[in-house]
Amino acid sequence: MSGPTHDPSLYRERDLVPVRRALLSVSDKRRIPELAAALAEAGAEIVSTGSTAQTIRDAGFPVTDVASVTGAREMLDGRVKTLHPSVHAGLLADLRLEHHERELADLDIEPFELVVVNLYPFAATVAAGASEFDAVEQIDIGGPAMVRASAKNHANVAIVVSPDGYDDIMGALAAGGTTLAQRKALAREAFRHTAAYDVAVASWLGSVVAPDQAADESPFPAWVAGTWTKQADLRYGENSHQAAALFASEGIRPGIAQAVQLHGKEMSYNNYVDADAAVRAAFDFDEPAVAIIKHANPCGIAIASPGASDPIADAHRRAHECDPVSAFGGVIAANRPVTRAMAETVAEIFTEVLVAPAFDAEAVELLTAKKNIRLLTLPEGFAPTEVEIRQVSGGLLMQQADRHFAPASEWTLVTGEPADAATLADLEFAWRAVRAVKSNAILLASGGASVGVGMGQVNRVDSCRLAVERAGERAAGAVSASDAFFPFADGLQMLIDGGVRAVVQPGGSVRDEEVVEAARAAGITMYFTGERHFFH
Ligand SMILES: NC(=O)c1ncn([C@@H]2O[C@H](COP(=O)(O)O)[C@@H](O)[C@H]2O)c1NC=O
Repeated sequence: MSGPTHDPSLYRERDLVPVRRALLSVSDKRRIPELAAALAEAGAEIVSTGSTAQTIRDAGFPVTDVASVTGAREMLDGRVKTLHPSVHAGLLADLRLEHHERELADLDIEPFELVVVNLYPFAATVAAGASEFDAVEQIDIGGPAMVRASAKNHANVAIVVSPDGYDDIMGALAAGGTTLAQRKALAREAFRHTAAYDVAVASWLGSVVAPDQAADESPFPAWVAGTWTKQADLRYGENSHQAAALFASEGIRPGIAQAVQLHGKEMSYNNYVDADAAVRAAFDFDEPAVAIIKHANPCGIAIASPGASDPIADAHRRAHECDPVSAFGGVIAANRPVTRAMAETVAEIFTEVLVAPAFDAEAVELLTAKKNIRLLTLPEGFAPTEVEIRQVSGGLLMQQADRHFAPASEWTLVTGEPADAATLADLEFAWRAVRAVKSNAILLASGGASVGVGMGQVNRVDSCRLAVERAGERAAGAVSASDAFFPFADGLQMLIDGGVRAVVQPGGSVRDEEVVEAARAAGITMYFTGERHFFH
């Protein structure tokens, strides 16, 4: 280990540190004049870089150019401006140590007590679609070096990395300086900030500039990282004895974690899980669609009937009709703005959460009268997840989300009459809807709405039984989708006995012949898709 050995007797106490000299170098110039005014008021000297110095000067406050501290002009298009011992010794000197103080004085270097730096907006530049050249130029080097140096030296220096921290620091200036506790908290924020910055740069390099392998070898990089910021402590987790919290990352597409709550009680852990499943199901459809979720499974899912006067209200009414008993206390997602007509029907049913891209004003007025419902609008830029991540003990599993969908035109008719257009549309609906259902999944549908769902069973026969039972009389004449092949004819036979007239399934069982024979004997239509939609 290099560096001094820790001899406590050499360290003088430093709690309150008055700010005599501050270094300001910011990309985001918001509130800089205000901060400069507070520093001038506190009698602190301000040292600053290029355009930050100009902003301070323009605001009428005295400022020392960093070049006059380093004795060197900005070099190489600004790649080197603060990277100099005269700056970094002033940031890193530990003035609790007498010999650091002496060395600094010998070198004629002044220490800094406050550093205000925010970095080149690398992530925003990349998100805006910048070229590789521009993105590289937005990788801040001098800024993170100052942030890290000051954060390491929090015993002596306060580091502020965001305009959000200016109020606190101005408060500290007015109070005569920063306390050790304040500087430690600022150092924690500073290292989090540079860590997130490095993750953004490293992730971009690994995915865009220099992927670890060709995309056809693996779409996943050899290294992944993320930084997650707590959005909320939740009341509890899945059960009341489990603590829980919601975290979000700036590095991924906005989703349910960024949804804005318009009304209702605090979202619970289970509400988030179900709202996510509901959104996943509803946004799988291009048509106006509604999914009603209970315990991560749809108890109703429907698209609007062609020509419906209020399509989203129609989709909701039909989704609800699938299983009104289970829909009690459900979590609903709509993939279109919620209209007054939809709100009217939702208001009649006890609903935990309703999430949608937007709400008509009249719908909000109507629903906010209900105390128990939570209303969420999806964030701007919301789009269904592309990559799914799941924790397993000791690691993570990652997979591309199940977005690929084989349309009816790619299916193979294996027995029965070719379906007419309406039946084919129903089969396509069922084939899409079934992938929102936990495996083993069987979904019966009629007219673009589920009428019976068998979900999450450990054998397919039970899923078939459940779906038919739930559909009741509606099973007769319905179509059905099975998320994976029928391993035996027994499950299919239950659908046939219930009156199902057409089935879509992946095929691929060693007993396909037996299964197709049962369908043939019953005179029903069966299509193979050639791909399955397991969902666990
Ligand atoms: N190269 C350096 O020595 C250096 N020192 C500070 N910066 C950054 O330059 C920006 C401020 O520059 P200006 O005051 O000229 O707008 C800040 O975002 C700061 O993080 C630098 N730029 C990039 O590395």
